Amino acid sequence: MLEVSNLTKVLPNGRKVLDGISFKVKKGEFVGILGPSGAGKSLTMRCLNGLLKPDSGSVVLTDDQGFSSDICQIKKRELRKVRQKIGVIFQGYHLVKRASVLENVMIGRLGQISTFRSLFYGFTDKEAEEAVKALEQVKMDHLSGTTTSGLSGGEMQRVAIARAIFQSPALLLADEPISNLDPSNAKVIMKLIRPLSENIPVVGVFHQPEMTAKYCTRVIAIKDGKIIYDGDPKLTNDQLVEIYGEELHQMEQHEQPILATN
Ligand SMILES: Nc1ncnc2c1ncn2[C@@H]1O[C@H](COP(=O)(O)OP(=O)(O)OP(=O)(O)O)[C@@H](O)[C@H]1O
Repeated sequence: MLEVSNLTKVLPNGRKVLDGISFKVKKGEFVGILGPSGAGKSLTMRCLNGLLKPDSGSVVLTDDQGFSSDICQIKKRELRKVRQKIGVIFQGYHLVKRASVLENVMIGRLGQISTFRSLFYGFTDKEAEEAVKALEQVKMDHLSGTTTSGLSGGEMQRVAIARAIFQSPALLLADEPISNLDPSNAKVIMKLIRPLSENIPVVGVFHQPEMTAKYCTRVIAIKDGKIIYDGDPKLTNDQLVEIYGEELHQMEQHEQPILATN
């Protein structure tokens, strides 16, 4: 369970960029965060994985094994441990280009093994098998020995998802995971992410309301640092206009149709 309470962040110039952000995400939920440019989506995500300390508020992560931690309160050393429980998929994939697909997956657990073992990618046969299974899950096992530099964007994101699966996280964060992909690859990635939420909470930032409507179980919209919508992923035209305002028309020109035509 992820419990975000009253996150507040004020810039030195006095502007409140996060203003009382609160929500809970349970296992079984795939929450898509939407909002116009500069709304506070990335700042919220950075608070969720401990990269940004809010001025006030808490981010409590608990798992089925009894682990519980407020990410906003802990010291750096503990934060490093807690972040091993948080899988992250990025817009830019964050893969090691010269390493093989399989090695990239194994990197997901480097923080969990001793420094000595990690120096030599010292994984056991069982761990290697698990990494291959993660690649099978995203249909990338046939490329496990190749370097990632020649892969397409969709393939790189599939490897990044396998890395997160292998990490066995208690929470998965997806930071604009489909922003660099064409619609058909974006669908593949959403279809791979969605079932992961059966075991852990999944939270992602998206710019594609048509995708969150189809694949997320819930949508949260942030505007001016506040949550202005939290509920059904299928948004009405009026709701989209309220969330995006002027920006909606720019999005319409670049993305698939968002507003219903009837
Ligand atoms: N380090 C910073 N210094 C000053 N202002 C910042 C800083 N980081 C973020 N902001 C401001 O805070 C607001 C929220 O930023 P954030 O990156 O969360 O927006 P966003 O919703 O992710 O937007 P986008 O969709 O364009 O990425 C923006 O107005 C941004 O300019």
